[in-house]
Amino acid sequence: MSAQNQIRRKTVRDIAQAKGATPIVCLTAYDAPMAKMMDPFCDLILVGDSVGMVVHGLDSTVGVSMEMMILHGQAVMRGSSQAMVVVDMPFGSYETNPDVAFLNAARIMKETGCQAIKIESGEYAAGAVAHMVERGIPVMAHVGLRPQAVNVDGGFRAKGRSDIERKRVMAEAKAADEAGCFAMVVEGVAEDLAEEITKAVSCPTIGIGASVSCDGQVLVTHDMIGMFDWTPKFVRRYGDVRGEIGRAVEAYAADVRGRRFPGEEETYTMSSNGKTKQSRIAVKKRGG
Ligand SMILES: Nc1nc(=O)c2c([nH]1)NC[C@@H]1CN(c3ccc(C(=O)N[C@@H](CCC(=O)O)C(=O)O)cc3)CN21
Ligand SMILES: CC(C)C(=O)C(=O)O
Ligand SMILES: [Mg+2]
Repeated sequence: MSAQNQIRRKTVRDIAQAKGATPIVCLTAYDAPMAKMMDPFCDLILVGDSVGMVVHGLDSTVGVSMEMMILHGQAVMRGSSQAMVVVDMPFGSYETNPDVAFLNAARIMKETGCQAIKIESGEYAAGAVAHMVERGIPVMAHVGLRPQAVNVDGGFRAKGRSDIERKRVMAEAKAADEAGCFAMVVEGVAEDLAEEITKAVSCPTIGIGASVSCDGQVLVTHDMIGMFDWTPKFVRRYGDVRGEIGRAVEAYAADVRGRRFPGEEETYTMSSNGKTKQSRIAVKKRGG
């Protein structure tokens, strides 16, 4: 097998080449079975630190740890096979200086096998982006609304509603692009700013609440399948998984309380030849 063939997943090159050509499809995943279901349809799977909110019940992503990101990253890698997998670096793991960022990013890559990491990149982070890319770590940037800055902003607030803010977001985007990020998430900005950024940078922009003008889209999967109770305005619901789970659990509870579950077909019984009823059914189905 040639070295080329060993790279079976989509790579940074596939993502980069999509700019201005084909919209990039990205969603979040946090566990193996979800990753497996999503993998055939996604170019890129993001193990987002949103896991802290949608899976662990935190109010924000600030409390997410390296250990959480690594465990979820490992699970997503096991469940996926063709999408590129990117893991979010948690708050506090990359901001101190480029060396700390590199060490933590390298740990995430070694322990999960993911192909790249993502950091919420204020203009200050350009040094860390360049430092990591030069040393072999592909970096996805994340500009605009940066959820890890929720305590500075006083909430999750869309960006670019004032002139100063627009300039700041554009500066963040250009700094990360020039530092060598292979793609960037643009979150929570108005369409004209998203369009300006997409035109100004050489890497693909992947929008969330950032209009159709970006080179790709990402959503938190739990939001778009209807599995999370609170969702921002930019989410479109493609499913009602919460309703589905609620209906299933309600029906199960009613069956248990009414002694309708388990039924005969879900019960093991000892037969005269020592075989269970279940195993006889299994043999019959196999044509034995
Ligand atoms: N489940 C989930 N989905 C997400 O999309 C998501 C997370 N979690 N966690 C991290 C961030 C936070 N996100 C959000 C959340 C809310 C708004 C929002 O509704 N902003 C309003 C104002 C809200 C306010 O004033 O409090 C806005 O108009 O900017 C935007 C992005 C996106 N990210
Ligand atoms: C929604 C995306 C961009 C994210 O950063 C996350 O899920 O944590
Ligand atoms: Mg994130």
